[in-house]
Amino acid sequence: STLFGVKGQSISDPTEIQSFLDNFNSQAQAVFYKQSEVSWTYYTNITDYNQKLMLDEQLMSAKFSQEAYRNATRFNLTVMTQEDRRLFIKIMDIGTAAQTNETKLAYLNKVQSDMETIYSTAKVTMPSGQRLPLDPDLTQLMATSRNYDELLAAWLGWRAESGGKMKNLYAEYVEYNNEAVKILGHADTGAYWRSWYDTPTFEDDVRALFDQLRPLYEQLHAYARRKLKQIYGNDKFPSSGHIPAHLLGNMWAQQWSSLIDELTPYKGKPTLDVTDEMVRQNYTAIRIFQTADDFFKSLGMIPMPDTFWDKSLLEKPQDGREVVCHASAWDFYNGRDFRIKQCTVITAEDLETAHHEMGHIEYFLQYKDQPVSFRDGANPGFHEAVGDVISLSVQTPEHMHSIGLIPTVSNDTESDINFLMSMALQKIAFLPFGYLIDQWRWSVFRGETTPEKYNEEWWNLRCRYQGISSPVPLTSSDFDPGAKYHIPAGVPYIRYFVSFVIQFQFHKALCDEANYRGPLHRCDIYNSKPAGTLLSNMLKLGSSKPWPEAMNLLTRQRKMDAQPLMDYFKPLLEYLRQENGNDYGWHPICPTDPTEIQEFLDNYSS
Ligand SMILES: C[C@H](N[C@H](C(=O)O)[C@@H]1CCCN1C(=O)[C@@H](N)CC(=O)O)C(=O)N1CCC[C@H]1C(=O)O
Ligand SMILES: [Zn+2]
Repeated sequence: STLFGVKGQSISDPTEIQSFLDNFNSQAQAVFYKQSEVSWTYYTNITDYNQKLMLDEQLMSAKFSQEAYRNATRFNLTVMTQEDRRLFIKIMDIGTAAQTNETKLAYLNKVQSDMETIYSTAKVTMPSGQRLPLDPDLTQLMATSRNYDELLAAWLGWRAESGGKMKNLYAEYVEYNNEAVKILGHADTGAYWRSWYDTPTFEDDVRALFDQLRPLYEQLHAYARRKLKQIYGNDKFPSSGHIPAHLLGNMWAQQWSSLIDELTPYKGKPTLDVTDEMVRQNYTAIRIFQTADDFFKSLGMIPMPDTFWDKSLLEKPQDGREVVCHASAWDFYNGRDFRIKQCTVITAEDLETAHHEMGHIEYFLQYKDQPVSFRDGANPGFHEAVGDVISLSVQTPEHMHSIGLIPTVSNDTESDINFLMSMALQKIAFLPFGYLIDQWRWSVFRGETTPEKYNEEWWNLRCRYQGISSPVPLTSSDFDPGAKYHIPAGVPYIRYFVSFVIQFQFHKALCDEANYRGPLHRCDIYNSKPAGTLLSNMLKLGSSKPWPEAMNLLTRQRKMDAQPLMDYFKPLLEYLRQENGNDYGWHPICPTDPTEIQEFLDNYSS
């Protein structure tokens, strides 16, 4: 059987159109609710039995989507209202569920789930003999150890136990995923994912944004490299200018906040890392989420409902259950049930993650009365930006002081630079990482990067854009992309790069609405009802309007624009330029043998 079936007559009758949409909406809520519940059961208790229940449900849900697609194609879209046409187009955007060959679809879903299970249950046997999971142990080790060899053992072990175990599975996932989306007419999976931005120049737009922001990153990279050389010794650093990938305080070197104490420009000021104070005040996971909830309430936005507090999983279970610890936010599509799953630890980083996840829940709540097909972000980047925008206010020294997590607020120039540095380690460090993941995946889905080149191309991008290199020679059996959750989980990533740009546009717009007058990086919109109303009005749209309209409603202009981010960090860029002088940059090619690097050195130092 094929998806398209017989081409029915094209229905134009408005009553029939409306009853189809009403029917779909109520059926879809029931089907998606069931799928969410069964998935939740698996994600919070990884067993073969629960995986089978989830995979069976995914096939049921796919059949529902195929049926909805077939029925939707019988309608004449040209006579509809713009809104109804938009709904039909989204109802027909069924993704891999277009695969009507049940054996192939079942296999694709199984491979995807098996890769995510490998990632979520992987453990590393350390030299001490201890077997450590990523959450919380290896994450904590990468953040706190300053021992080169210990960090290397954790980093090597994690790659081997995660990515190293799924290389062949990934190649099959790519093949089956591409075959499924081609049925809908997409060129490949990357083209399908980019179609959600509904912007023909999207790839060029994000490249232009990345090129605009590279100088900021280059300066931060040079500064961090110099400080890390003082800690680990120059001999640990390749003369190509790259930073070894395991020294940045994070398993993927994607954010460097754990290095704040070593990288703070002006010592002797109160620390900006609130982790110790949170522990001293006996913060609990619940209190972390109440702090986030309190901020949304202060803006007059929608508080977390009772079901959220009853049904979320906010700490790693201690009963021996295996869970997917990677934090996530869940919409159960019944307008009442919304949950977060997070193996929360008491750190500044998890306070930030809690705001990120709660931002998703707030978006779910704001658009819960939209038709199901409009219960999405204006584009995926919008969904990633909501929590982070709130967190930009929360992390200001003023706000951290007001909630008792830092003793004093000193806003002399030096303290200001220290604060901007702490924010840059979170936001600027991330930019090349947020950009390169889907550069790699898009090239894989296009067939430009074949399985034997997976790992080499991954490191080409890491060396070129992130300026970090592997501390050990690469082998073609490695599959380092698999060491990052979103690759085995099949979750697109460019959304985070988009978010890290637009969240500063949103922050500026909300600070203006709150009548804040000072420098953007010290703005705290806490308690501003006007800011809360403006944000809510944009969130309520869901995906019912093209994202430029949502952008316009909030920021009074229609584009992604890196200027607010550049303005936010302007004082820091000046400081870094002074500090670094000519000592910045790296060879775009990964370090290999010394000779090749020597010629770079000759040119580079001249
Ligand atoms: C920690 C965070 N977990 C994701 C997120 O919250 O986006 C989870 C897992 C994948 C999707 N997801 C969801 O919750 C979705 N259901 C949200 C939605 O509904 O769209 C995450 O992965 N982050 C945060 C910063 C950068 C990135 C990282 O850690 O690399
Ligand atoms: Zn997110």
